[in-house]
Amino acid sequence: MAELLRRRFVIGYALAPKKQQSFIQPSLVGLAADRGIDLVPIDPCRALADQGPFDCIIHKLYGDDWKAQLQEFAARYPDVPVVDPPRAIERLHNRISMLQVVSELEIPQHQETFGIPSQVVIYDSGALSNSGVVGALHFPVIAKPLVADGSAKSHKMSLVYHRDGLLLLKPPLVLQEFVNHGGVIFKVYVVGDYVKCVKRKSLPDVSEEKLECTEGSMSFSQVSNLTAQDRTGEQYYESMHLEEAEMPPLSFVTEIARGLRRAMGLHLFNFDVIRDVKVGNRYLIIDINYFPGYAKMPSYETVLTEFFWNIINKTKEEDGSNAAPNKEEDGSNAVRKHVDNEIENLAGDFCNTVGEMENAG
Ligand SMILES: Nc1ncnc2c1ncn2[C@@H]1O[C@H](COP(=O)(O)OP(=O)(O)OP(=O)(O)O)[C@@H](O)[C@H]1O
Ligand SMILES: O=P(O)(O)O[C@H]1[C@H](O)[C@@H](O)[C@H](OP(=O)(O)O)[C@@H](OP(=O)(O)O)[C@H]1O
Ligand SMILES: [Mg+2]
Ligand SMILES: [Mg+2]
Repeated sequence: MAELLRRRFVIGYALAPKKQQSFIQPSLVGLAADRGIDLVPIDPCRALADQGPFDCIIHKLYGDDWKAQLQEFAARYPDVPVVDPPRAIERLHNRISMLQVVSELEIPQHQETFGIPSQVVIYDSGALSNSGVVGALHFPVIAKPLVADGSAKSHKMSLVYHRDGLLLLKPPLVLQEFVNHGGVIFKVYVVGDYVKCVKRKSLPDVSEEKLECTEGSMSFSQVSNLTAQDRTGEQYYESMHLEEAEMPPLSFVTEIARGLRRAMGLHLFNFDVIRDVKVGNRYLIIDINYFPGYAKMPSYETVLTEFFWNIINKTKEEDGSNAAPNKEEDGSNAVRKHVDNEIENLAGDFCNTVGEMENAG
């Protein structure tokens, strides 16, 4: 035990500069260091397998080069856990496969129910004027880029009031029915087994009167990330009392979070939930994000440090031993094998799903 307490561990992180700036705060680095965990940046321009040694890797980078780097690293260091596996993260880069997993969850629904809004995927402009494709949608709808790859473009959305407002849109995109939800969104942060739900401001409801007298569409981007300053002059937000909005039951969001975590094989994500004003106990999941802005979560330093500690020391829990892990056969081996098995199962389902979607489109 004494040896375990003395040993230092290294978590390598590979993050885009903006994410690095927001996530790697001195408060996190300091707290992790106090627990014997050093957070060390990975240089994405150098071969990953030549860097380290690492006890665990966390990452949020996109592209085939990075995937190849991780593959090479995993081949050379099969015992070092990579949080999370790129194949599992990829499902969140497409707004259809992202939400498909919600529909597959088998969670008993009692007082509160959940689902996703009605939506269709549009691959070409012709489909925008095709009644067979968009005819069943209720307006307004939100047009979202199909790809969610972290680019500014992938967050550019339009609230479209009527069918003719669709014609200028640029596919590929998802048209998702807009659901009135009282202007409040719930963001549920997941860090391994830890779940935290917070409230944020969202788009205001659209009344029948407004719908009748409004033409075209309205563009917006990352509404829930806007600061108070960005919003000055918007009466809606000034008159809205976010603090008064009732939270969804914690047991309910926790169950969904656990279900999603298991089904996706991911440890680090958040999801956005809205409550349908028409059916007060109906919740809709509209977005799932990999490695979100954890620094916005209360006490993120403690939560993340605990998570790192658990990942590194998983062996003790899994084999019941108290032995200090060593480089050759440490806890990460078991974690990695467990995660890999989960992901193998998922990967098959995911490939089938994407194949079906592409055929359908
Ligand atoms: N179906 C919907 N009904 C009502 N409002 C919605 C719906 N979908 C999205 N919104 C609103 O639009 C915002 C952006 O949508 P979404 O979360 O899908 O985009 P995003 O760019 O992926 O967001 P994030 O910054 O969380 O990644 C939501 O926070 C919410 O305010
Ligand atoms: O950079 P991309 O891949 O687009 O991901 C974003 C997510 O889509 C957002 O959900 C994150 O903000 P929230 O943590 O407020 O959801 C946002 O967090 P950030 O404020 O740290 O940038 C990003 O993680
Ligand atoms: Mg969102
Ligand atoms: Mg998102």
